[in-house]
Amino acid sequence: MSADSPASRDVAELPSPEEVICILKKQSPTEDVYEIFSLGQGGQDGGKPSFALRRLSYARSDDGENEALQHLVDKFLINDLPVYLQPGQRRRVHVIVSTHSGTGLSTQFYNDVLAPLLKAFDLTASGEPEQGGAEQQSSYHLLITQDAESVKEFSRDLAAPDRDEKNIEHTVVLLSGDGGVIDMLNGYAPMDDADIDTDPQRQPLVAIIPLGTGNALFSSLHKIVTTPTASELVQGLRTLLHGKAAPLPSFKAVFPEGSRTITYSETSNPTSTGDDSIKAVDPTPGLGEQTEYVTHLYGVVVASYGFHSQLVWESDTPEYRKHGADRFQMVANELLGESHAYRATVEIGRSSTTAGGQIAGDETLDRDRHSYILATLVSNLQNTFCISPASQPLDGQLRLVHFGHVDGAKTMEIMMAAYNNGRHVDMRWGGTAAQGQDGNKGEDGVGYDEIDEVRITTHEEDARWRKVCIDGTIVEIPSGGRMVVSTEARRHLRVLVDGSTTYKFAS
Ligand SMILES: Nc1ncnc2c1ncn2[C@@H]1O[C@H](COP(=O)(O)OP(=O)(O)OP(=O)(O)O)[C@@H](O)[C@H]1O
Repeated sequence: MSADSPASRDVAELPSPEEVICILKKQSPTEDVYEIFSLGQGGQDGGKPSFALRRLSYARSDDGENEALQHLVDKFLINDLPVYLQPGQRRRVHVIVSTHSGTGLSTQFYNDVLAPLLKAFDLTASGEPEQGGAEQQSSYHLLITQDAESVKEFSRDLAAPDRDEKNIEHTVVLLSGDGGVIDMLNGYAPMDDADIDTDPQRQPLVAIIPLGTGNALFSSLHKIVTTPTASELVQGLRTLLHGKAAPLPSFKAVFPEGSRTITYSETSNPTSTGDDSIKAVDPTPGLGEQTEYVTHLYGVVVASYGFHSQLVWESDTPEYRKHGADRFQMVANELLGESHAYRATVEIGRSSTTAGGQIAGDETLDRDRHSYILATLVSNLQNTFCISPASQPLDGQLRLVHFGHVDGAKTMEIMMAAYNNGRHVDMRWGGTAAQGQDGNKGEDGVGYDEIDEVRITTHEEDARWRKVCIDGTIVEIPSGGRMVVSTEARRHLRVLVDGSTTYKFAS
């Protein structure tokens, strides 16, 4: 980080607006001095990623001609840290560095950017959650994840506070992808469900610094932010320092008896863990498959069965993991080549007539072989991959994107259209070109429905084709078993969204 001394500067030296995080006005007896914080990012052309927090001071010329500076000041001036980042007797601030998110850049980003940025506001890390002493009032609790349970355990603790901690508000800055938010939700929601009196103001406020792979929630929440353009990380820091809290919509997926999560992680003990419900099998040395019985999960992004869940699962298996970033393309090619027809019954539930005019009631999809079934609360699974173009940030409306069995080329065409601003939802096809193995020759297309609930019953015998995906977590459901995914009326967490954007559903 560079810290130049306050001095009048040529406007040409101002950082590009895309890189500006925030501007602080400094006390000076003679002139207005502005401190501009910006983010420099290197390695975007394939080199090693690097980040630099830049901190430069500028004086406004007396004749007020410095238009470029004034433009930045108008957009990015903040007076102080927002209230939700001020620790005190009634508020704790936590920063969670999720070390396995994305390509593992969270620690570097914390050290090079976030910690110095917060320090510029006199906010520093304490070793432990503060107890409210005067000396500790400007420190935050830093958690560096040690394993896949770290965030969930932290969140469970927040949901079950000691009596005298009950009225404390918590702000949680998450350096992670969607996984961090989902771990927070799945740690918090079960306890929250049991406590019907929870004051929404007491529900944790999550601020996302998008350091995952997909960052679907962050992308979708910031899709409507118009000015000025910025990288996701700059936008994350802008929202952190100039954001507003909004209730985060979620869904609940309930699984049939015998369903198990499937995860892979390094294990030194490939035999039974001793817990009846947890087994560990080790297909490759050092990387084991763990399965754990599961009854339900909460999600904020996606619940899927078919091509999407298969791709998420198979690209995470030890067999493909060893191929690094190439593994997604490899698995996609393999799956498109196989073009498996997923045998399932899909029922849709709507408790009221939707805004889009779809009639209330239940409906069973008129096909028993599928390529793609995906329910989502967000518009984008990645910055450029728009799976649900009608979804508005925070609208809480579950939407189902689905199509019957088609060949790999058609699946590819549909996926490519999603990269074109979500055009896939208008795709129709008919006759022999669309003919699937089920012999359906009528006009077909991508289904796109507003729903309250979807019930998916798999009829597959082979366990390979019985994997569903809930926000990246893979669950194997038994043959004939039914997964039920429904929107939740209750909100469990609050999320920070851009402070200068109007969110239609942010009340
Ligand atoms: N030290 C660790 N050891 C093992 N697992 C970890 C560790 N730290 C974090 N994790 C787990 O890694 C996962 C990271 O998921 P996250 O979503 O943040 O990243 P991602 O999958 O790359 O991004 P996205 O979900 O946005 O595509 C989380 O589920 C988290 O629990």
